[in-house]
Amino acid sequence: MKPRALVTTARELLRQVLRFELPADVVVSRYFRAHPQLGQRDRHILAESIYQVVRHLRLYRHLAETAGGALDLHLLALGWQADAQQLREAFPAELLDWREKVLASDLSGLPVGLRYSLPDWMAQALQSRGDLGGGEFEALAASLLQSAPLDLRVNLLKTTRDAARAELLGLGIEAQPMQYSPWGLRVEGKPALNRSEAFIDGAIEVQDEGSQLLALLLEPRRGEMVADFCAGAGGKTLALGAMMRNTGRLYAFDVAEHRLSKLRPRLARSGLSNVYPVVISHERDDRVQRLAGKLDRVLVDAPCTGTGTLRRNPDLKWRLGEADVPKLAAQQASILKAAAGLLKPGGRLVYATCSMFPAENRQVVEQFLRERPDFALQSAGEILAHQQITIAQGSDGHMLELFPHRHNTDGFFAAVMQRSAEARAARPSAAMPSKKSDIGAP
Ligand SMILES: C[S@@+](CC[C@H](N)C(=O)[O-])C[C@H]1O[C@@H](n2cnc3c(N)ncnc32)[C@H](O)[C@@H]1O
Repeated sequence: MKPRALVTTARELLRQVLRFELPADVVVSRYFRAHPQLGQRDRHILAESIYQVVRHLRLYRHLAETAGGALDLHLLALGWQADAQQLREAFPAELLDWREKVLASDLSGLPVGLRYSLPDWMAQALQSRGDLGGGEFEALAASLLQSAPLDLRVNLLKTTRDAARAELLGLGIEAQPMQYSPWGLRVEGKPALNRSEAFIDGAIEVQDEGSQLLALLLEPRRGEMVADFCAGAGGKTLALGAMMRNTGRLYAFDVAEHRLSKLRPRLARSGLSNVYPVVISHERDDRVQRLAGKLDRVLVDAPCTGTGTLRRNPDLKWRLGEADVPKLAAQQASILKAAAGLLKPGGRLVYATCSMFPAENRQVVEQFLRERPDFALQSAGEILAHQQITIAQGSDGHMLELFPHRHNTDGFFAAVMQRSAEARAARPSAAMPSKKSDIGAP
């Protein structure tokens, strides 16, 4: 498509994305499906440019509004992701002069929320954490404006990391072993992998390195009874099933049928037959309660603000409001309480989110531990160290915290808790679930 025509297409797509009625990736992929004539290169320029505008939206709006004229055209001129020649052909010369001037201007005097395109409430919530001082908040805010790397998990049931790496290299795709995850490969650039044999055969799956580490924290063993309580499309379920060497039973619960249905083709590719996807109506569903006290390990990858994934989903920051945080925290507490009821005495519970807000993380865990004295916090750092994984600046006490600017992973939080082996004898406290079956008491 001619560069000017591509800009016209981009304006139409940007208008749809900026309504923020649906996630940006959903809007973009629907648009591409509805416009099959768009070539691979045009799709790439469109998607990258739209995402760049969404990432920097607050700053770009501020700059564009001071320029006057068509706002969307100015936003796109600022965010356009193409080579110099394409850029020259795409926009009028005076717009490009303006672009060059404002992008080179000194923005350091602008308030941080504006400079790093964060809503003020979000910037304040991160700044008020207290452990991101000494310029670290700005390093984090800047890292959230980058695009995330393409991370893969190698399915050790099908191949080895070295063999998968060599296979990718044969396709001209460079991938490096990850710093932390023993199964991880980080790919150079963003090649389309879903038509590669390695992907079709289930030898590789796309999964952020931080997400892989959460499976390692649960450490499920062969033959165990395990649940991935909020399995979604099953990124972590697949890693857990492979750790169990396709033995035992792994329940994949979720309330969203459409998410769980995305797990099925991934399961078919992975070769796993130990996974049982179960759609539940809510966390206290009978299908959950039937398993009370029977499981060895439970992962709760709770629904959250997703602020740790802003590099991948920059539209989230414009779709979330401050009031979402306490609402999610209440939901997280309820899910954690119900999921804990599944564990046998001595069983392991991992509570995780991809949020960077303590209200969804540490505070949920601390409240839970106050209500359930039969659970004790374990050191996430030690559990990983036993698996030869050391993460500098990765812990908040016993809890794990990963940040894009420190670890080049998505932002993740995880707490590992163990139910006391003597839990059967423990008297339920007033805050514990009242039904015996909820806590697996005999
Ligand atoms: C952070 S996502 C999970 C991502 C997934 N574990 C992965 O690795 O791809 C949280 C999930 O929790 C699910 N969820 C929300 N409320 C729930 C509930 N009450 N019980 C179980 N799952 C729930 C959502 O549908 C969503 O799929």
